[in-house]
Amino acid sequence: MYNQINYYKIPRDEWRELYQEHNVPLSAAELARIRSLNDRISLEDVRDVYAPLVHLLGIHLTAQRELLKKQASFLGITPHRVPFILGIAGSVAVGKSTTARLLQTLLQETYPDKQVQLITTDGFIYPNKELKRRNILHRKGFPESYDMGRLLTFTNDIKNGLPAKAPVYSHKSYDIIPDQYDLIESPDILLVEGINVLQLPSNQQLYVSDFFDFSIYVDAKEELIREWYLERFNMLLDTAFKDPANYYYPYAIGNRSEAVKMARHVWQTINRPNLHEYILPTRNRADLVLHKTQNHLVNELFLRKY
Ligand SMILES: Nc1ncnc2c1ncn2[C@@H]1O[C@H](COP(=O)(O)OP(=O)(O)OP(=O)(O)O)[C@@H](O)[C@H]1O
Ligand SMILES: CC(C)(CO)[C@@H](O)C(=O)NCCC(=O)O
Repeated sequence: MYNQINYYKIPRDEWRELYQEHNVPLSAAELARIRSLNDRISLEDVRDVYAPLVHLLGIHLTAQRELLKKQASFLGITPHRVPFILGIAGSVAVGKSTTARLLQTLLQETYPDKQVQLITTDGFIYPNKELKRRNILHRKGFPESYDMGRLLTFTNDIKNGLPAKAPVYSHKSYDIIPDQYDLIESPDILLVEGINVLQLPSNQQLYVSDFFDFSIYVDAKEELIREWYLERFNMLLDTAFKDPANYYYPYAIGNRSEAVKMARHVWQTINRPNLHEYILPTRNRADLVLHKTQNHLVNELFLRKY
């Protein structure tokens, strides 16, 4: 598949056995919350893949706190509370936001006393007006379409315990929502999800991932991701026809096969090249690669050895 020297390749069957308590049944309320994220999420995946993953994240969380405590004691200072940041990368439509929301729910259930928050880097894409001004509207999602300086400042502020505002992107309006922000205020755990979280921003000295305590790359064969992209496009059209303000409204009320043809073209000319040129090359930087097959089922995991 790719150079695995740095990774343990762990088939799903082995992975589920690594955490002996995987049979612990989730409560009805937990299941209902998970179902509400996406009614097609496989609960087997939750038990076999995500429960052990939350356990592994718990190990990293404890290790991070121990290290900070020991370093503070070395310096003779009181340890600061430093948020644990988890990055989630992967292609457009591979399922990053679904994975991130699922992990947020599971981490919150596991650590009820901790504040677990989530942002997506979609909010750091320049508004369409600015993309047009720069003549890069057709490059949405490519590195130059993000205000990476702003994303770095945001992550730096969070790590330093300062409140920070994340702008919000809407798939429905296909644009940044003006004057709307997610306020992130001293979380214990912050999940940062986006196609670009493992990229080195141009004109910057820092990776956003320098602030991460753990990172996950959600992976799948391109043909499957394209299918998921087109499925999501059809779902967007199914809801868009009721709302003339929706970006997809004209496509929703028009000829469906023409609309799907357009989506295929967008995949072929924008999201596919972005995947090959800028997203896939960051896979080797992740601490864990979550590999999915048909129906989003996870079949293999690659865990970084060191
Ligand atoms: N585990 C899963 N089970 C079932 N369906 C899923 C799962 N993960 C994602 N999907 C579906 O796949 C499609 C893409 O998922 P999602 O929107 O989470 O992707 P994404 O990587 O966040 O995309 P983008 O970068 O464009 O925001 C959606 O239609 C979503 O409902
Ligand atoms: C917002 C991003 C870049 C990432 O989520 C993506 O969903 C997107 O809009 N890509 C641009 C091409 C398109 O799919 O319309």
